[in-house]
Amino acid sequence: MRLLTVAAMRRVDAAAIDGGVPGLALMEAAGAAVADRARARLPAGGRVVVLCGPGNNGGDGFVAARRLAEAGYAVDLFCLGEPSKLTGDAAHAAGTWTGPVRAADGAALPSCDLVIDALFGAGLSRDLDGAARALVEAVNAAGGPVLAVDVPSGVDGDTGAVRGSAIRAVETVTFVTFKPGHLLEPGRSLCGQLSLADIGTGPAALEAGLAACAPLYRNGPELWGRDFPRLTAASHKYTRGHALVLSGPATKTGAARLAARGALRVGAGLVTVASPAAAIAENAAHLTAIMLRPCESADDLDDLLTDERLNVILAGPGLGTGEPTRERVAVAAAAGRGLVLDADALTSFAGKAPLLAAHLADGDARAVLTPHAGEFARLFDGTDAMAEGADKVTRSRAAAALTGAVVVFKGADTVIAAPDGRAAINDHGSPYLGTAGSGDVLCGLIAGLLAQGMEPFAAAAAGVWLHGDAGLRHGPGLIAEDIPELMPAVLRDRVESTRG
Ligand SMILES: NC(=O)C1=CN([C@@H]2O[C@H](COP(=O)(O)OP(=O)(O)OC[C@H]3O[C@@H](n4cnc5c(N)ncnc54)[C@H](O)[C@@H]3O)[C@@H](O)[C@H]2O)[C@@H](O)CC1
Ligand SMILES: [K+]
Repeated sequence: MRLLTVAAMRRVDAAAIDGGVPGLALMEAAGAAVADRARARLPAGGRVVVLCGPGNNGGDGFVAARRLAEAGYAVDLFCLGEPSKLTGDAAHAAGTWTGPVRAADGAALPSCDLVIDALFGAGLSRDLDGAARALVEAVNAAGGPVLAVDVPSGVDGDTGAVRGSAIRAVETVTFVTFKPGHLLEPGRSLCGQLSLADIGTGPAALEAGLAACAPLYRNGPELWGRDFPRLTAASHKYTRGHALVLSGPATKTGAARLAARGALRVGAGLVTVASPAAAIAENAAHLTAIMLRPCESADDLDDLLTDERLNVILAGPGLGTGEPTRERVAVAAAAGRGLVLDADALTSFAGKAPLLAAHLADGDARAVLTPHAGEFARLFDGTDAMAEGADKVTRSRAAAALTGAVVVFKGADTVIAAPDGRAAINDHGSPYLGTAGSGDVLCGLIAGLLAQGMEPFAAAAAGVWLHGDAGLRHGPGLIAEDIPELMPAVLRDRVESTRG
């Protein structure tokens, strides 16, 4: 699913109105969708408090309030600011509300079954303060369920950032498509369940919105399913790619093995772990289908790469930081194969992002970098490309443009960005994935997909999603070793069944 920025969503609304759909009809449809979701959460005849703000988000609230009152619910409506100052469609919607309008400024809210938050949506233009902030904090302190209209008030629709203070909702109803702030943290967590309503803007208006912003997607099989490796009767292990995983020394081999198992389980035909000779026995004690080769240095790696069938190199987990790792990365990048760099391979270039970029450009590698927040900051903060205070999507895109690699900026809201500006936000995952070695498996999954010929952006997005799916289906007690073992079920249920 494509996501639209706040500005692009305005473009959709404007194009729909230009195309003959009255703005009031859009507001009526938006308010009706909110009322429907409220009814799903309310007991029959239940009590609802509707909080309306000074713009069209408030207008949606007035429509929802009217519809709920008509349906027999007890509705208390509070308006932030003077109702007489409402303009346009919002003023019209307020005019159709026949119940009392109470002042929200400083009011004690009655107890209720549900609060509808229609204070601020796409028009949030500054941090909440004064009466607005006090109201938001009072609603959160009361702790009852809140249904947010468009976005939880105080959440920035483009970045997911909290502007001063923000509503914590159990559900957010939004319109047409999601915005980045619905999927980026902390916005994602504050939204609660996400619901999407069609308000009749139509396909032409949507096209106008899509043309008004760079391609940004919610990560899912519809983004990469068509590119997912497909076996034919003629497939064999050499057509399914051969991934080479660089292992650390004898005391640091586990991370490479986790990555290697991820690559094999996701379908790579062959996987080899290359380690210092002293670590081979350790690796051999734990691996069976995965092959082992000695590799002490960048020169050894160069020799290994004379085997043209090694089409992907994965470097970083457990490798150690410093010059020897930088040399191996240089050799791996120059080989012009698929390349996944994680952990120590990234930290070895802390403050040296241009050097890494030069290596990657050297071999025109099909490269994917998988930093977590700390690795990302060490690598990219302070570079000219990184605007201070920018959101995660902007930062990821800048890092991808700088390095020419696909960047997987990991976290609860992992962002995948390509050098050509495509980006995706992943919200298909679980906090149980935050466990030792989980990231090693992720980069192995990506390497295994690259080995099978997926292009780097698709391989990265698919790897992140499959990893997330494993986390969702296992839950408590998940350890990194479980993730590769879950792949057969994940692939069968989620990929094979969805692509027909
Ligand atoms: N035709 C459209 O544009 C449609 C818009 N819809 C709704 O309209 C919303 C956008 O409406 P608006 O553009 O009027 O914007 P909002 O209703 O989100 O808010 C704008 C108002 O809030 C004030 N404001 C902004 N930040 C503030 C802050 N921190 N503290 C105090 N006041 C602040 C602004 O001065 C302005 O008066 C959407 O989120 C959606 O809910 C829907 O009705 C569907 C159709
Ligand atoms: K809102």
